[in-house]
Amino acid sequence: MSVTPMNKNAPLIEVRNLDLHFGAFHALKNVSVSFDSGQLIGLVGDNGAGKTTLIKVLSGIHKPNSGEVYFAGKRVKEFHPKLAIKFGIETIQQSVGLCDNLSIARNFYLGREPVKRWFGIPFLDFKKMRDASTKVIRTFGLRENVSADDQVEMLSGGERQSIKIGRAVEFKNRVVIMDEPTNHLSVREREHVNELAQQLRDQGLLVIYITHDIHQVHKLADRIVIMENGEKVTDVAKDEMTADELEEVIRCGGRVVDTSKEVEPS
Ligand SMILES: Nc1ncnc2c1ncn2[C@@H]1O[C@H](COP(=O)(O)OP(=O)(O)OP(=O)(O)O)[C@@H](O)[C@H]1O
Repeated sequence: MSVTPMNKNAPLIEVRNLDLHFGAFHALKNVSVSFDSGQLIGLVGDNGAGKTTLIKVLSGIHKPNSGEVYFAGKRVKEFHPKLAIKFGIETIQQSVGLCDNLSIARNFYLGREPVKRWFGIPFLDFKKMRDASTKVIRTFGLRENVSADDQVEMLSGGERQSIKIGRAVEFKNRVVIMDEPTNHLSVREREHVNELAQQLRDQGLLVIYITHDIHQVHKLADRIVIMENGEKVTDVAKDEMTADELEEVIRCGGRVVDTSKEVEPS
């Protein structure tokens, strides 16, 4: 479900001075960042940098201790997953989001099952579910012999990701957050998922792509945001820095190293 834009000139998502504590642990430190539609953002950083915590705030799972969050210019006051879904934010994670023992068609509409009425009595609209998911199976290049009635457990990792991405498109989401979407995928499947991420961006969605692999995301992204130890340490257009330079930033814990001043050992 999508929501009518509230302020067309405002960034699609903006956070200002976000702080979040888990008990004594300071997980997000004064994070400010904004994201626009039609961008593919690489959100990168080492383990524990705060990437997932940040997107959990945007998905309404964590409430920040202080700071402000705006969706299309409107301040978010309550943090609840339903609110994020209403705004059109879909998070795609490797390990969650699909029920193995249900068909592809049922998974496609999970939590949004269409209903038709016969003499006022509601029934699940299996035909609608089957037709829409068959379209996605074909559009997103799943194997020819896969059918909408097959259980999800028979799909490969890449095909599962395709179903989740197709769902995000079908339900007209505005934001797709992909958390390590290519972990454990084959080279070909990885390429396929990355192509889909770019297609979403080309259709005008905001794609936030979380990964450890700066080289992979540098090829796809328009912008790279690096987090380190709960802080945003770098926020650059892709063309401003090479993947090697950004890797160096991550290796040095967020400090930009001025290599021009390095002296050759004598
Ligand atoms: N619910 C929680 N309770 C306590 N600490 C948490 C909780 N969630 C995350 N943390 C801590 O917050 C820090 C940031 O975690 P987060 O998952 O955001 O990192 P990340 O950048 O996504 O790392 P990774 O790439 O390893 O997933 C970590 O030190 C983590 O242990």
